[in-house]
Amino acid sequence: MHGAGNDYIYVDTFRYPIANPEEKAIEWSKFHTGIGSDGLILIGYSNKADFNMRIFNADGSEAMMCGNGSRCVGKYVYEYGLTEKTEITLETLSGIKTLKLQVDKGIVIAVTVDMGSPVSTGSVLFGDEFPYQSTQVSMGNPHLVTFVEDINQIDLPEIGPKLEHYPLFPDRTNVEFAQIIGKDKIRMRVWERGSGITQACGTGACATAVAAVINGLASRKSEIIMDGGAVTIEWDEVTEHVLMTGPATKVFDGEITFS
Ligand SMILES: N[C@H](CCC[C@H](N)C(=O)O)C(=O)O
Repeated sequence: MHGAGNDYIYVDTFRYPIANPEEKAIEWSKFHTGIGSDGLILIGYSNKADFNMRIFNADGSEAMMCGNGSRCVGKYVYEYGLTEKTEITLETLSGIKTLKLQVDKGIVIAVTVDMGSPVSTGSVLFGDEFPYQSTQVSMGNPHLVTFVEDINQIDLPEIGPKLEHYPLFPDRTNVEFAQIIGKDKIRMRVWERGSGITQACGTGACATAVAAVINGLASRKSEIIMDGGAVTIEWDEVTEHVLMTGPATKVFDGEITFS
């Protein structure tokens, strides 16, 4: 399944428990020798919410949250009959998220996720090393958002890993470059921690929208346009919660035999 092109392998661990998800995420995410994806997402039991979600990047590292993945989990559990509810709670390592499914003739066509409040924000100056003034935003997972005049000038494969592994970020960071292309319209590209360039990043879109408000570049509701598609983000003024609305798409079901 994918959310705006950010594709993961989804496993229902009620039926297929995975003992070593870190290794399987690495093995199955490979394009030529595996299935090919940005990582692995496990859907499972929770004693605190309707379901539990764990997300592993393509390098096997486990992340606190995955915005695009959470929308696809909502689609999965509804369409595969694990629930009949269209408002679902999902336990993640960054807390319990609430999903509202938009269903049309039994198919989930979009999902709104309450991503909670930004955990922290901050400004980063790199001095002579990089000509950037960036904004750090944690959505449970770390993001570094840099607004530029022309996003097409950014060599993401070159600068992405340098910033991901920058010493200032002991847990590494997801890296977003963004350009304001209209009123409350933001073009964003992402180098993800643990996966590299992806077509979209849900938590990264939230971080970008929050950073745009903090820097006075957009209002509290904006559209984030990424390589693989767009999501709408609303940072509620009263609750401070960030609401993300976007698509969730199934590509195929498959079977893989493994030891
Ligand atoms: N690479 C991220 C996890 C996936 C987040 C992203 N795919 C999303 O949709 O939020 C991290 O290590 O924090």
